[in-house]
Amino acid sequence: MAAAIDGVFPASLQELVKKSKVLVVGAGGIGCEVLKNLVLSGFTDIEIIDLDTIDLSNLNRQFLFHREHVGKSKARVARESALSFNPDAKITAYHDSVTSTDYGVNFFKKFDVVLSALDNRAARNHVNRMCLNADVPLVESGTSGYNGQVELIKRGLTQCYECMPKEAQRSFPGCTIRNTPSEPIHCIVWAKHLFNQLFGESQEDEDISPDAADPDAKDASEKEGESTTVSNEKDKEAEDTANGNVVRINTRQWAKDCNYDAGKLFNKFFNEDINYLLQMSNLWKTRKAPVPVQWDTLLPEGAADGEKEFAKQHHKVWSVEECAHIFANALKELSASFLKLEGDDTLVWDKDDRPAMDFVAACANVRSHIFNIEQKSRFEIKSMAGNIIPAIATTNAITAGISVMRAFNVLESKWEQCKAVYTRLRLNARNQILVPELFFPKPNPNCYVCSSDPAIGLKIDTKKVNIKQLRDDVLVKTLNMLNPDVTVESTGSILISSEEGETECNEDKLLADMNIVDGVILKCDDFFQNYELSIIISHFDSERDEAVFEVVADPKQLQPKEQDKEESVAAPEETKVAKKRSANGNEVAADEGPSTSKKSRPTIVEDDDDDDCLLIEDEDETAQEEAPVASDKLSSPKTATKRKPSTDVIDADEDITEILDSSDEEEAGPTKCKRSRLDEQPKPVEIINID
Ligand SMILES: Nc1ncnc2c1ncn2[C@@H]1O[C@H](COP(=O)(O)OP(=O)(O)OP(=O)(O)O)[C@@H](O)[C@H]1O
Ligand SMILES: [Zn+2]
Repeated sequence: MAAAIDGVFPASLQELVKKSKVLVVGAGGIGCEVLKNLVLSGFTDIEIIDLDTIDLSNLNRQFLFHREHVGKSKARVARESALSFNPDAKITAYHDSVTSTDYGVNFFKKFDVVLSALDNRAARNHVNRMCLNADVPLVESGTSGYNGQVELIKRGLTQCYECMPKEAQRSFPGCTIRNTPSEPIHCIVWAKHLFNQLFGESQEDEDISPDAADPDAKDASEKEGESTTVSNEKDKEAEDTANGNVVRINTRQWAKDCNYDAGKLFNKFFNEDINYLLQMSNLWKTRKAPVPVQWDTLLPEGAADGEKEFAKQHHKVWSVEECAHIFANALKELSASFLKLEGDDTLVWDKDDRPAMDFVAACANVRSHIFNIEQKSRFEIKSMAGNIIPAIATTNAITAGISVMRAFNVLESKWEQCKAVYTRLRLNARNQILVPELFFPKPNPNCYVCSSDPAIGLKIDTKKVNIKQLRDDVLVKTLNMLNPDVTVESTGSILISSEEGETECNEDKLLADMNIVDGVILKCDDFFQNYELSIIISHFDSERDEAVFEVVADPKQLQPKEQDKEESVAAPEETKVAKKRSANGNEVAADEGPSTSKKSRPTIVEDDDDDDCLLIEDEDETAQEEAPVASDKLSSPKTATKRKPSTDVIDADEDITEILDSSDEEEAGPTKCKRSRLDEQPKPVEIINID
């Protein structure tokens, strides 16, 4: 091993390497390379954690894994393979999520340095917080195609992973997805929602049925009178019934009751629902009306049975008949897997799961056909649905190499040499492919994670969001807390408790009804992450299909209203809050009360991974489409079941080449990242990625 060979490393570094304990988080494309490099450099005390199993599609770039390992734990197999380089090394493997409470601050404190090689924002945020708390230097790395990045995160010295706000996610209004798709991505998102409605963790805002409350469906005169119509409960009920809510709520049960009869389901989604949409005639005054399709005319009885050759042709655009056939077969497999699950367990959509991907590709294309939208091959749909930027083994290897060199610098406390490094495809004006940062960006004093008194502003529709949504959607999904306690700053009353059985009774109450209104400050405390955060509430009345909340990282951006400005001059902070609360509280009581209208958040293109592509404009590459950036929704291991990886033969789309030529790169169109400027130093810490 390098550390044992005199002359390779200075003696002092050799010693440091031998006695250091390091943690590798993630055993994917970068993680495998990092582990191999660590072992070959002479590290002998390594722990590695990864929650996933090896997929066939990993083999082209994750060289610690081979065909016989498919389906096995990545962390364990990586350990076994790495041990073959140095059987004397002590490597501990955890097949687990790093966000599990088994790996708390004390676990992190054991290490001299942590090397993170993750693929999603939620896990990165968590590791960032843990390392800040444990005061352990973190070498954070990511790649996206040909772009790579390695940066050091060290408490007090550098920016943390969450110091700078991340790029907003591209989202689509719910009405577009449900009623008026006009691009292939709209149909793909709809198909992923359909998968979740039938088999996955179904979200209320992922409804796939026609939405009769679409403002576009109303006449201008109706639109004017909208507010009175909505507040009229009777009308609302009628509207709910008319727009199919009753059926919608029971889609999963209905499908089960039908024994997942392919014809019945197909006709419901692609004929009856489309006919329903056609009745909303205003929608089609300026748009081309959809044309429903009928199962029997596409697939006469029995025609759906058996595997067909075209199902394996992933670069071909399937005909609508072929899609119907694939729909039927995928439905059969998915429903069989779903029925085997216990309790509330659900399937998790995974681009690498053949039937799950087949289902989405087929449904998306049938819907595209109906709406006269260009249909796509399964390969293209997989790329868009998974928001995949092809992983390049070489970029991973370079990035992992830099990561481990940064770990050396950390051990030697050579902080000045730990500036971020960016890997680029082409030489910049300084003839660099590896572009180092010129300086350490200073920690953001307003960072809601690493500043001394972290606070954020939260613009939220307090009349529509309930306490459960505040916890699940804002605190957990958006702010990546695990199990927060929340108190109201001015009164000290507990709004959300991490202890079971204490505050469940609050869950269905709207924020406004709990007097969580404009100006209220909430104190959140995530004990496990050792993370405290103040949230300053700013109420707004959300429009239909507008997001019902928005996190504003810098609270100064929240402009108080005119009347509040006067108060804030006159009164100290606490009085101001109390005054605003009572004023707004009364207003709410006298107002129309809790809204029952079903407003949902806009749909976000989602994927489990590869999602937090934060991009720097590249002036040299103008024609690139923006990637549909997705949320980093990690499925909960407790309630969601990842289907076993398929053991199919490697097909064309799994065979992502190690190095793509430029034409391949262009084809990656909608899933591509904009690259950073090649002729300049990169902007400080703007990309934070990905493999
Ligand atoms: N919370 C987590 N805890 C532990 N490991 C995680 C967590 N989240 C993601 N990972 C792991 O991080 C690794 C990232 O590696 P990589 O980006 O190469 O992903 P991949 O799933 O192997 O490949 P791809 O997404 O391209 O198919 C994955 O192995 C993934 O399982
Ligand atoms: Zn920070």
